[in-house]
Order: sequence, then structure tokens, then C-alpha cells
Amino acid sequence: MSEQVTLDQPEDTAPEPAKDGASGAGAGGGETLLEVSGLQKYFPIHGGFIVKRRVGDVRAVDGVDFSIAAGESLGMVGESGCGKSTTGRLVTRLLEPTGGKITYAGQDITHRSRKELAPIRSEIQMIFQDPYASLNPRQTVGSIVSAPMEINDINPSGGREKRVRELLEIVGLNPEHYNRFPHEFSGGQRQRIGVARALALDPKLIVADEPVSALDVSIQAQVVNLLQRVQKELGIAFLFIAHDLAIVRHFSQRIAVMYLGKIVEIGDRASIYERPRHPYTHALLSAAPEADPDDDGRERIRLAGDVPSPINPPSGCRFRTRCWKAQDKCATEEPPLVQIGGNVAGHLTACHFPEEPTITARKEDIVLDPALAAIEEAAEETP
Ligand SMILES: Nc1ncnc2c1ncn2[C@@H]1O[C@H](COP(=O)(O)OP(=O)(O)OP(=O)(O)O)[C@@H](O)[C@H]1O
Repeated sequence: MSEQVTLDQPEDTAPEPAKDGASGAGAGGGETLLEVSGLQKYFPIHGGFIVKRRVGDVRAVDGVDFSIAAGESLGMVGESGCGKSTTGRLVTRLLEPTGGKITYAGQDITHRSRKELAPIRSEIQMIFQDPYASLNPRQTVGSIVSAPMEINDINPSGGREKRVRELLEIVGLNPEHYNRFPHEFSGGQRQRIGVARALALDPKLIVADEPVSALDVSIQAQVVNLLQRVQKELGIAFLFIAHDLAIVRHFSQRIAVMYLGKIVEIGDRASIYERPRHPYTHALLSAAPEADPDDDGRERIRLAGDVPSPINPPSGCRFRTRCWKAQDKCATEEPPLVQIGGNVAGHLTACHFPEEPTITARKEDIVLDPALAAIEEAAEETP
């Protein structure tokens, strides 16, 4: 999808990764802005016709630890349904956590009420995936972008309209389009309106949930470059959620890889892309468009089969049912997310049998799904 995307070269001007992973997930070198520990979100499942009772839970997020330094961008990747969006919504407190702790700028905000959150509401903003659904079609761009100022009763010097015009200019839109409606803009322009709205209150942290995946490939790079500029020039920290590793690579100083409600690997960009240790990270990287086995000799791993149900996740390591390295221990002992031998400080991996820290080729393809392997074998045998 993203092979046509050309992005500005990533500059390493942002905070360096931490030299220790003491917090359990590695932190950016700067002052910690957001700290998440043991975060859980279980969605109850109710059954029964007459008397509704709780029959189980969707364990969307199941014990997640990470932190984000001021001005740093943490990328969060993983297949659909692994809990990325839920994590983003927990951080912005659009959802109430089931367990764990969220600390923002030194304050515990885990269970704060709407009213109690008011003082920091403006500092944490969200950019949504769908620029069509997230903008009210009946409002002008001016009222959409100024709404956060109105809701929070903020009156910038020079007035709200002047500020909105400035914001439109920052995101690359014509300030004269203040009175236009969303349908008069293209998808990329609408996402720029979403970015302008998120910037209206001078946020310190933006959670961007798949901000470009609904856009045309040709437009994706422009919006990513805009976000990158915003992050660098305005010093805003980002939790950048995407399934596309190529996009995250250019945007994030650190990357967290999620699988079935858990972080399985986290580290600085170079560690994750050049020295990944978790088999799942290897699989995701090999599936990325950049990983052309003919070009760079990378292994090709077909991550076949679906992610198991988060209602009843596999025991021990959750990836074991799709992992080519799984052994008995993986079913009985959950591997902790720690700095394993060979990893640099801050690069943490949750695996009993990690891969070599390399992305060079294996001798043969790995097929993760035994059923698929059997089908392929049968096909080969059939003349
Ligand atoms: N309100 C809800 N009620 C019940 N289950 C939910 C709810 N929201 C999310 N889930 C479930 O939680 C799990 C994680 O969903 P989530 O949207 O966080 O994943 P994701 O990694 O962001 O995937 P995607 O990229 O498809 O959005 C999924 O199994 C999803 O079906």
C-alpha cells in the first residue's frame, strides 16, 4: 500500500531513546509526559435471553506498559484487532480503563471524571482515522476548528477567527476557506482540518489513530509529512497508531509492536527495524512493502491465519499458535517484556526463544500456519 509513499527523510532531532528500560517499556530520553503501566481494557460480553449476565470479556488491552517523553513520537503497530485503537482511546480517556494506571505530566488520570479531567483535556488531543466521519458536514471549517476553543472557553489574543486562520495556514490550507464546508475539500484536506482542530488548544500530546489509512496513497505522505513537521516544530508528543510499518518508521523515534492486547516488543527505531528479536516483529517486517526479498535478501514470512480471539487468548505466549519457534514452555509461561541478551538499553522483547538480531535472509520461507503448509505441500505433490 505504501510503496508509492515518499516521505521526508527522518531526522533524528527528537529525544534519544532511553538508556534503560527500567519503567518496563523504555522511555524517551526527555522528561516523561505519559506513563502507562499494566493498562487493561476488558469489554464485557453478556449472554442470556431474559436475565442478562456477564459470560466473558473481550480482553482488548491486557497489561500494557509504555511511556512517551515530551516531544517524542511513539509508533504503535500490529494487526487489526490487537488493541491499538483501544489503547489510544484509553490514553485520551475516551474509555474508562479496567485496570492499570495512566500518569500524565505526573498526575494519575486513570479514573478521573470528565470534570476532573478538564484542566488537562486541552493538552491531550486525538486525530481520527476517517476524515469524512470525524468532521460535522453542517459546520464550516471555521466553526469546526474553533470548537475546541469555544468548549474550553479559550479566547486567544486577536480573537478565535484570527487563530483559526493561523492554524489553517500551519496545516497548509488557505485561510480564506474559513467559511467553506467539509464536502468542499478532498480527503487529504479534510484530514488537515482535523489536524488544525487538534492543534487549536496547543496540545502537548496527540494520539493519532491510523491518521492516513483512509487516504489515497498519493496523499498519505503529505499528511504524514505535515504531522512530522508539527511534531518537530511545535514539540508535540505523539502516539502514532498504524498497521503500516513503513509509515511508522518515518514518523516515530520509538516503536511498540502489539499482539493480541499486549506489547511484544518495544524499542528505538533502529532496534525494531534492524535488530528485531520477536518473531512477530520479524513477520510484520517481512510483510512490509519495503522488505523485498529480491532486493535486500530479507526473509519472507507469511503470517497466515487470523489473530486468535481476545475473548480466550492462548495461554503463555499469545503468539505461540502462529509462531514457528514455539516450544512447550511457550504454552505454560508468559514471557515477560524485558531487555534480553543482545538488546540495547530500552529495547525490550517478550519472547522465550527470540530471533537473532538481524533482518538478513533465512534459507527458506517460513510458513506460520501448519494448515496452510499442508495445503501447499499437497498442491506441490499434485502433478
Ligand atoms: N466497544 C467494544 N466492545 C466490545 N469489543 C470491542 C469494543 N471495541 C473494541 N473491541 C474489541 O477489542 C479488540 C481490539 O480492538 P481495537 O479496535 O482496539 O484493535 P485495533 O488494533 O485498533 O484494530 P483496528 O486497526 O482494526 O481498529 C477487538 O477484538 C475488538 O473487536
